[in-house]
Amino acid sequence: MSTYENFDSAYMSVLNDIYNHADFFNQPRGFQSREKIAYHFRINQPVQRGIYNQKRKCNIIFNFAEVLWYLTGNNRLDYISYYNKKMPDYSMDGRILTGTAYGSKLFNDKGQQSSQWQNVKDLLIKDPDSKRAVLQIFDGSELAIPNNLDVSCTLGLQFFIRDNHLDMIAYMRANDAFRGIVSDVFSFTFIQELMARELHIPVGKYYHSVGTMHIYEPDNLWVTHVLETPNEAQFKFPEMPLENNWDMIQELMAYEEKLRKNDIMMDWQAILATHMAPYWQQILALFSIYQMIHYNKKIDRTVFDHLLPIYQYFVRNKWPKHVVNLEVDSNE
Ligand SMILES: O=c1ccn([C@H]2C[C@H](O)[C@@H](COP(=O)(O)O)O2)c(=O)[nH]1
Repeated sequence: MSTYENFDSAYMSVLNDIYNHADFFNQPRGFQSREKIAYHFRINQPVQRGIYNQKRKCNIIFNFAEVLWYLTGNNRLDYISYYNKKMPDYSMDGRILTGTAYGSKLFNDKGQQSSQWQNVKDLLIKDPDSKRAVLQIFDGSELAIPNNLDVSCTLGLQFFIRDNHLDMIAYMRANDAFRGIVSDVFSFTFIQELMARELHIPVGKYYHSVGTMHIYEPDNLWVTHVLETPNEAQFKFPEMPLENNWDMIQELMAYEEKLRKNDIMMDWQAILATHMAPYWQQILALFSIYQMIHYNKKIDRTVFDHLLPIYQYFVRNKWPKHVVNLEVDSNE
């Protein structure tokens, strides 16, 4: 199996493999694409989930927003469409997402006694060698819905405690090797890291196992630009605190909602005054910056200056005009 140290090198290699060595050219649901089937790789350091290619311009704020959306068990479109305006295309009723809203399947107890997350965690505590620790996502009934716009691409996530490390396998029926993979591997490795924290064991290896790995034809030109661009930036992705993170996640998401609804603004002092660890304060700072971008306000320099260099890089690379304005203003 192809093995990579981090997601950045995996992404570039997989993209090149699918783009230049596709086995099939076809049109599933009418969308022209190229693909390989039965595609698998391993990442040795799953916490290193950043994609730094300058031309790819990854939206790290969407990536955090999406995985936190999962963790809160939420399936509401208004939350996620604030971070990505394409999301309404996948909603059947304009109100919720069904297939893509993995969180409501994993972290919401839905009237049962406990969520899938809790069940898997309890199982691993009781039987660390278990081969049953599966979070199930795809549901056969999704195919019975006529013209379903949003069928889960992920079948499930399986955890293994082996050599006292937490390994995880993500199984996907289909994965877009240019777009979807960026947010999926980000979210899944984040979920892996969170489970490792809950179990108080180190993060192990991440395995990505996909039925069809493909690239859509309209993305071809952009893909070639990304493949031609050498990766110059490299950062170490921050690690989640070793303590129990759930209270801080809840606090973060309470602020997130107020920022998204434009009910509050937060400068660096306000962010520092929260009770969260610096790791979560950094994500709150990213949400605060996104609010300024979304509502067309000037980015608060105190917030930008206190971001870790890795997050400054992502914001500058994705929204250069907003950051240029900030730098011009600061020189006045
Ligand atoms: O988490 C996700 C959700 C969707 N997709 C991509 C895979 C497919 O290209 C497309 C879904 O289209 P169908 O396979 O349902 O036709 O979205 C992903 O890569 N990851």
